[in-house]
Amino acid sequence: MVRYQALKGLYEVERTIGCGGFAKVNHWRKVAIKIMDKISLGDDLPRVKLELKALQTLSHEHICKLFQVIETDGHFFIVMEYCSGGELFDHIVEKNRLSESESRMFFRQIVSAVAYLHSLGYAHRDLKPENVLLDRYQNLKLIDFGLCARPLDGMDSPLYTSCGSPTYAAPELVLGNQYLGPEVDVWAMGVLLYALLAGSLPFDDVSIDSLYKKDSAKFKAGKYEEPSFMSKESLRLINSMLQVDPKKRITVNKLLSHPWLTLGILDPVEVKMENSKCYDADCVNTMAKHHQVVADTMWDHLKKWKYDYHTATYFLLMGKKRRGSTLKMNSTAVRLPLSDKNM
Ligand SMILES: Cn1cc(Br)cc1C(=O)Nc1[nH]nc2c1CN(C(=O)N[C@H](CN1CCCC1)c1ccccc1)C21CC1
Repeated sequence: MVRYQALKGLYEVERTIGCGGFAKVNHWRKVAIKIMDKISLGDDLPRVKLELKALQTLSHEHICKLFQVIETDGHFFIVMEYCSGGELFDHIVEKNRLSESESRMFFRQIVSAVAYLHSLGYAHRDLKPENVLLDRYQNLKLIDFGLCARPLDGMDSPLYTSCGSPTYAAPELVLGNQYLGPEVDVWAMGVLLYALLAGSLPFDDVSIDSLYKKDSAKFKAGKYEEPSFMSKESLRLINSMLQVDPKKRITVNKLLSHPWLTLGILDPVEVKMENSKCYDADCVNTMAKHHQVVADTMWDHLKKWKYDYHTATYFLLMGKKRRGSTLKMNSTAVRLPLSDKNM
């Protein structure tokens, strides 16, 4: 059932989850399509532009990849990497809580992604288990960069005004003080690590209006339960992240080689970017052959990084090659002309 003309012939929508759609790309891979209705976005429209700008810059194995953007009068269709493992949140709920080693494996991936973000001057500013998805290989992928900002650009924070429950939000943010994105991310990562290990939240249902009740005193003092089953080392790490004073909070760079994260044989967390915008002869040649053009013509189109269908195909082929599968575009694959007008 193709409900949208803009997707006709490119993607067929297989089923929808939440307000997004999931589709199967014609030639072989499943993608996720965020379908955003411009009318209902209202004044949140700038967030979409912000997210698209950020996603086109970011390239990391634990950040959900942008493949294609289709904009029509009424909608944005944002074609992204499909994570078939669902939300980390559901994974924790299902297992009640995770072991130290499983938590460590996941948390190292989050630290790697956030350290990469911060190294580019970005901050996510809405880190929570719902925004961390699992792919089919149990790798984590960060999503929802609609609130991320480059504090260096002097972006003020839409987070405090437009976000949902600030359960993961740092005190300086909830109290409306001056704040820096990276420090807010570290606090949220502390809440995330606590959720992984404890299976519960350190500060439950902190909401702006409940701020003046007794339990909020605990939040303002950064006081939370320390379950007996949690190791001293993990509690020390969480404590260094849930520091009320942002100046006293550990930085992501310190986290990379923190003893709890490198416990046992593990090396410090790697922050390497994944350079998907590089020239890959195998992928270019596969596409050139399919479109019956010479490789140079194919690459001339691709290197404009228009985030059109050809960009999506290239990134999907790069992913396929990275996983060691053979590159082929079967005959049913769409033969879109290379002219500039197509998406
Ligand atoms: C929950 N789930 C279960 C399975 Br199986 C797959 C999924 C799933 O969501 N997979 C998935 N892969 N890639 C994506 C998704 C969801 N997803 C999303 O971006 N999902 C968010 C909604 N999430 C709900 C809680 C926080 C954000 C979204 C935001 C606006 C419009 C549509 C969707 C992307 C595109 C990046």
